[in-house]
Amino acid sequence: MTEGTNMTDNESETKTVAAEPAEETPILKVEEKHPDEDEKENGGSKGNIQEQVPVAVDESDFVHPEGGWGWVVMLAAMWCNGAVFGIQNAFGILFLHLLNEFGSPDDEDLKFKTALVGSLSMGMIFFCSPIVSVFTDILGCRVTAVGGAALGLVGLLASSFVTSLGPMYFTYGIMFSVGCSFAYQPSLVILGHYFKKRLGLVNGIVTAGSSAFTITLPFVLSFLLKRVGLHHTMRVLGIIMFVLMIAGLTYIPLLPKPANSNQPGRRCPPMKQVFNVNIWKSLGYRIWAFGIPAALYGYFVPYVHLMKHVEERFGKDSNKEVLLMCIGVTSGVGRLIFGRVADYVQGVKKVYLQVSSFVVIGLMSMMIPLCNVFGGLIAVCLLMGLFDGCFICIMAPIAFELVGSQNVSQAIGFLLGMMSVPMTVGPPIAGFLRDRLGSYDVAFYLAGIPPIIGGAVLCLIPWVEARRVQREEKEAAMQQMPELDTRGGAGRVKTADPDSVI
Ligand SMILES: N[C@@H](Cc1ccc(O)cc1)C(=O)O
Repeated sequence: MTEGTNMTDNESETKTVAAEPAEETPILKVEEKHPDEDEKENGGSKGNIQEQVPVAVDESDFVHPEGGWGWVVMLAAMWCNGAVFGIQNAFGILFLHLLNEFGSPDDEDLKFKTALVGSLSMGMIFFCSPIVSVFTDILGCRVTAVGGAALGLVGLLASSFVTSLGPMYFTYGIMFSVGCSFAYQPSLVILGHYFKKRLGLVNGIVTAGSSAFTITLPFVLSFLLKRVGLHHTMRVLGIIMFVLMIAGLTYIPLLPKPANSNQPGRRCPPMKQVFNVNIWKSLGYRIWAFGIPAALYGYFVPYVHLMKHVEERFGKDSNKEVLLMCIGVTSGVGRLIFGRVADYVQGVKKVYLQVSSFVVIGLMSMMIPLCNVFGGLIAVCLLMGLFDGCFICIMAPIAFELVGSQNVSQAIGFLLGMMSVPMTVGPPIAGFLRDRLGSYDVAFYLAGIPPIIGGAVLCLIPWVEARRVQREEKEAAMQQMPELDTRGGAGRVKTADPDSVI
């Protein structure tokens, strides 16, 4: 993720707040801390000191290896990113074969039902993400990742014996994807154990894994499906998951697990750690957490339906895999370019990059039915991929701006959970429209609308944040001039506070 990229950084920052007992690891120190100050920054308590709580040292005290075994971990995480999202992105190819093998021609809802297999699978990866964070905290990265990959492997193998759509919802739509979700998140967290200074670079390389798989897997899948059929192809995909299990074994942790998950008799972190209410205090975050999912109802539609649309428009033998390849290439390039560009865009104005991404993605989706020459579709996919890369790589930096580093992993975790709804709902609706209307045209036109609406909603964020900053500056100024209060001047300022209307 992709956005996980930066999430890694921030997850690790959050994790250093609480840690195992000091004697177990040399990178810990004991700090005097009030028990109620769990959520504050290290060393925040100066008054009533009631107990000694061991906390991990700041990241500045822990020297990240910045390489060594970390490079192996990086390659493993890259494989993970590629395996998980490469397979999802190439679902359009599987979709064609599911329609042929499991569908009966007189089923009126065939595309709706078949699309649901892929969208459920994509949605579950995001839906599980808040739960997986908790498991990663409790069990550690390695166990969670290897267990997840094993479940994903079993899900794929089970799918390879299935002969109708019904069981496929469970084996591919749930088992496989829940496994992927459990394998994926630790791969982001573990990078923060090995890298700090090079985390940007390492994240870039790791997320390129998804692009590399999206470029190659459609060709491999098409070849296999033609040669050995759907069932054996699923088993070959199982090899990718098996390698993913091995990859998970390389996640040797360096930073300690959060203290609360290690206290005797306590199996789960406290509720306030699981549901961090701080993130909701930011109006900007609330708008973001609503706007992004709203924008994504059409997001997964091309990944599922574009291949079928191309077959219908340009014939069965058209070189449709090239289109996914184009999305993969420019999405990779987009992540690199916009990752850099974002560093030059100040604060919350980064949201405008995401807004532009959504507008372009929406327009490109609407252009799909208008392309009567294949070259047009290639151009559409190149642009779509470029701005897909932008939207993804800018996610964590924006979360960081809106809620601060202490809350960022929760903020992203919750957002990913919310994203599961549009990811799951969009493609079956598009399938339903195709079933009823006989062509994909309306489905693609409609898929372009949510990103534009979502983008418009996001435009509120910089404005809301500017008012918040203004208000905070005024409050700070008032605190510095208490005498104004007694003369009533501050009162006037207060009533004129622009944020009082928000
Ligand atoms: N197509 C995206 C899928 C994705 C979307 C959003 C995410 O946060 C993560 C992944 C990719 O390949 O990376």
